Amino acid sequence: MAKAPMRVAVTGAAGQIGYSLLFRIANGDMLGKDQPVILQLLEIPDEKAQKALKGVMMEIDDCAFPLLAGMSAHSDPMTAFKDIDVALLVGARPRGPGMERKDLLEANAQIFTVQGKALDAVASRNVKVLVVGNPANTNAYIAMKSAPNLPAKNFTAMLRLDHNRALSQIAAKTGKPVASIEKLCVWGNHSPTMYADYRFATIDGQSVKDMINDAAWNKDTFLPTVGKRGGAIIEARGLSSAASAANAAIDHVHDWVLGTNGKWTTMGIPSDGSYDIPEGTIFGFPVTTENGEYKIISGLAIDEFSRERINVTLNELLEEREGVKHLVG
Ligand SMILES: NC(=O)c1ccc[n+]([C@@H]2O[C@H](COP(=O)([O-])OP(=O)(O)OC[C@H]3O[C@@H](n4cnc5c(N)ncnc54)[C@H](O)[C@@H]3O)[C@@H](O)[C@H]2O)c1
Ligand SMILES: O=C(O)C[C@H](O)C(=O)O
Repeated sequence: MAKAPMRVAVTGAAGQIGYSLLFRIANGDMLGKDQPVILQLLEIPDEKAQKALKGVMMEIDDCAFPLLAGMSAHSDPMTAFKDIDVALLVGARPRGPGMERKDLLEANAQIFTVQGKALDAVASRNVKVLVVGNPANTNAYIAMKSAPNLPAKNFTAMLRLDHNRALSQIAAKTGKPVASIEKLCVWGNHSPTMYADYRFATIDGQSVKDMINDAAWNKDTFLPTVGKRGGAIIEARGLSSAASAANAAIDHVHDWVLGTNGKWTTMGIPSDGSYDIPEGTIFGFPVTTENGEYKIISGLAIDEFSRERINVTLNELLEEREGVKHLVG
């Protein structure tokens, strides 16, 4: 029997990331090749944005996706989020050259109080929320706090792009395929302070740390390359990453819904107090997923260097949280 369609809301649907994301969702890349979807697309109530959204929807129509069971355009989150199973909160201002992600805090924070409240009011009680719009961790925190009637665990932030960037750097360094790398993770904030950690990673059962055996490369090349990759792309393209961000969003939700079969991935999730990260902080953790639930990998040894790095990214998040205190009550 055919599966019932899942309702997926995407905000900022006429933006750069939206343009790389919607077609792949409708093609079954995110929820599975046997899972029909209904797209509920939100853009700002602005004539130009709504017109651009209509244009994107015309193109989606023209793909005649067999899994697309419906599609609607919205300018109000209260209708866009009605009964949704998945929310991809992309719509927010991106940073330009010379800006840091926290510079976006003021500009974007308000969006996530409004959208958190709308999710609280009208989304499925099991809605899975992924915040992509920057600063993603703090925006996810704001949305979570603005939706007190939804389980906090439903709110996540995207660190998968950082995870994928780290995978690709390690593949290049070791000369091994990306698919052979396991047990990699990225701790903390989606910002240059994030801590990409390959101490536990393996390739064909062998320790990646031993294979690389170069602490200076880790500190001086790997961590800055992964941490500053978003900025490097803005510098090169004049625009922030879009197709790779959309790809990471697809990976994140795919794995959350369909499971990782015991493999590690990274998700920004509300801390349960693990690794001394204060409860409720939206933090990148190593997780596995099964039956639509994620689980933090527990019991990992945190050495002095790692604790320092984790504290730096945690402190930045706590500062960001302080900056939006007035919005979350
Ligand atoms: N977490 C990550 O890894 C990651 C990666 C790349 C980009 N981003 C972030 O994703 C966001 C979107 O990037 P983009 O390149 O698609 O930007 P963009 O400017 O091309 O598109 C953003 C779209 O969002 C819309 N929008 C703004 N406010 C909205 C609201 N309240 N409701 C609905 N739609 C709204 C805008 O009209 C625009 O069409 C940015 O904040 C960017 O920094 C995050
Ligand atoms: O860095 C940015 O501002 C965009 C995005 O978060 C990225 O990591 O590419």
